Amino acid sequence: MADSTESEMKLGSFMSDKSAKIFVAGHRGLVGSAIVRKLQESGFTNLVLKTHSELDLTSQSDVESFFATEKPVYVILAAAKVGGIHANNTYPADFIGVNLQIQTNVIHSAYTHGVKKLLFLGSSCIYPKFAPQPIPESALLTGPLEPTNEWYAIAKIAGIKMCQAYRIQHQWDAISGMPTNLYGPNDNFHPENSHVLPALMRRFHEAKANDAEEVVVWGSGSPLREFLHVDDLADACVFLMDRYSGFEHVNVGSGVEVTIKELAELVKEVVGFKGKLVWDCTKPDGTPRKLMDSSKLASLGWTPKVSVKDGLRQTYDWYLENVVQKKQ
Ligand SMILES: NC(=O)C1=CN([C@@H]2O[C@H](COP(=O)(O)OP(=O)(O)OC[C@H]3O[C@@H](n4cnc5c(N)ncnc54)[C@H](OP(=O)(O)O)[C@@H]3O)[C@@H](O)[C@H]2O)C=CC1
Ligand SMILES: C[C@H]1O[C@H](OP(=O)(O)OP(=O)(O)OC[C@H]2O[C@@H](n3cnc4c(=O)[nH]c(N)nc43)[C@H](O)[C@@H]2O)[C@@H](O)[C@@H](O)C1=O
Repeated sequence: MADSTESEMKLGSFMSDKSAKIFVAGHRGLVGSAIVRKLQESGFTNLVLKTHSELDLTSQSDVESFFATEKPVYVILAAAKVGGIHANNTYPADFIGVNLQIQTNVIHSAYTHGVKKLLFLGSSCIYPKFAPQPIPESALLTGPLEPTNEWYAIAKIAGIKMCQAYRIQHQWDAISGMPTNLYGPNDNFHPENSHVLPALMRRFHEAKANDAEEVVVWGSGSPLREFLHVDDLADACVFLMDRYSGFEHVNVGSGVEVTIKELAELVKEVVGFKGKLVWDCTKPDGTPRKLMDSSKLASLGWTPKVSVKDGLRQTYDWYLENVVQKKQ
């Protein structure tokens, strides 16, 4: 059953029609903005983009009338309630509720209104806390989740399953990509609710600007995380839209992992902070390790290009130009 519709889907057709109407949901976020840049660079000319205030994707009736009016041909779903370990742990109702609403509304209306293909984005947190490393796609639903983000993970697992169910019942081409931890331009630099990389970049920058002697970093520093630059993810998303029509979700990682302590040292160096690090062990570590096995994507012919060092420098330059200078 699993891949029965795969052969019926026409691979390569996405890149061949640059005037097809594409709805990129969440186009002002980290991922959505990178996907828009990639599509524009690739020559796509007919993107439909709606801000959150123009179209609230949690509203079933608004999403339904949007699809009835616009009738996009392709959909890339990069709108979601997203945040780091603290936000996930503090607002579980939002992380499960908002994400279930957005994805259910968009997936169902996209199918109903004749969208040809949809890409749903999940996250590496869908896998069990103690999954085998590197984590293959087959580890899904084989063990208990990491408690700090299980609500978000359950919503993302439901999204994967919804795409699979519509494929089985309606032979509809809905695919899912599972990115690892991402970073890059347009990230969220909120001091508490963001992910570790933008949080540390901002904290080191502010400490340097204020001549502070130390910076507090959460947890023990021992967890391992895999980081992928968002431009690589955007490239992978376009690749999957064009080259993949399978039942199973696809991991999208860099294969490069560092401990949080190593990451903190790297960000400290890029920012140029000279003080010391202090570890706040009252904060959760989260999952100990989540390196994904991205060999399936590699076997399809895709590999990442941006090194962590280059990516960090580029992101810090972006932060200086677009966040720090705009505040002054
Ligand atoms: N960042 C990461 O490290 C990772 C992200 N991902 C996945 O990638 C996808 C995008 O994440 P990312 O770009 O980081 O998130 P961001 O928070 O940067 O962007 C999310 C976007 O969704 C929009 N959005 C949220 N709620 C609604 C709504 N109700 N109606 C309309 N738009 C809405 C936001 O608009 P507004 O800001 O105006 O609310 C924003 O533009 C998500 O599915 C996430 O799970 C997966 C793995 C890692
Ligand atoms: C992408 C992924 O992101 C989330 O999972 P996570 O990988 O645990 O995310 P994180 O980036 O917030 O933390 C990574 C590690 O870093 C440590 N850490 C140190 N100092 C700071 C700090 O200042 N902020 C944050 N956020 N973390 C810090 C922190 O204690 C942890 O050990 C999911 O909830 C879910 O959203 C998801 O799918």
